[in-house]
Amino acid sequence: MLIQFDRATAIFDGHVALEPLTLTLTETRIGVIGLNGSGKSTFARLINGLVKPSAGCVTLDGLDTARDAKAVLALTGFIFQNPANQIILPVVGEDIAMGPRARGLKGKALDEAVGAVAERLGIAHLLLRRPHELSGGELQLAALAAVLVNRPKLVIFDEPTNQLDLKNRKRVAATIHGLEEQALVISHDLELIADFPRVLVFDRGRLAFDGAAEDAIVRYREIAAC
Ligand SMILES: Nc1ncnc2c1ncn2[C@@H]1O[C@H](COP(=O)(O)OP(=O)(O)OP(=O)(O)O)[C@@H](O)[C@H]1O
Repeated sequence: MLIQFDRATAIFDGHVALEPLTLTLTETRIGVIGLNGSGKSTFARLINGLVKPSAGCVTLDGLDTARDAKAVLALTGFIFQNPANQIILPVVGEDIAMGPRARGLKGKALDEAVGAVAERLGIAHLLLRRPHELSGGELQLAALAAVLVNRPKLVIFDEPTNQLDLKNRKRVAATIHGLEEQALVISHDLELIADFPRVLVFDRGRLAFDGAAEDAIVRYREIAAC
């Protein structure tokens, strides 16, 4: 999908969270790194329309995130920092079914859609479980299933391996690497984005670097050392 920022900026109560930004993204894997408060989440939320630009515009395949908000939301899925807050129904399978059910799917077709996405992510055995019974890694995958079942073109992950142990981190990382959908990943886990073709580094609300992962990590380390 073609993601375009045209002098888009985000200002909250007079504080500039993101300075005017113009850029085009088409890569299937896009990493976003930077120190706390540098504007990464704001940047990601501008893409799916959760934050509307204070000036300028953001478009996805030509759809304006402010004007065409509903269509933009249908194109994108967002996995928040704490996926436990994202799973709202008491049973995992019911939560995954919520999106397709709202679109009118029912009966066998609904069960098949839920079953297929659960199989794809290796969590079919968790469908009858309650979210509080899941590990952090399983929660990430359940939240991802509830997003993928809606067939987004782009999935945005906000620090998906935060708080995961090494085993779950590897499992979630392998899942992200294997996705057929386009993925934009905000992460402090540099290993996760180390082979991404494009990585953006934010520093105090400004895009400080835009390029290959290896060079982006060098730039990020420089910023962190200041
Ligand atoms: N809705 C909001 N209202 C007011 N200020 C906000 C809002 N969202 C973000 N900010 C501010 O904008 C700045 C950038 O925040 P943002 O969450 O985008 O940073 P981040 O790089 O994602 O940080 P972290 O790594 O800690 O998650 C911060 O100073 C933050 O306090």
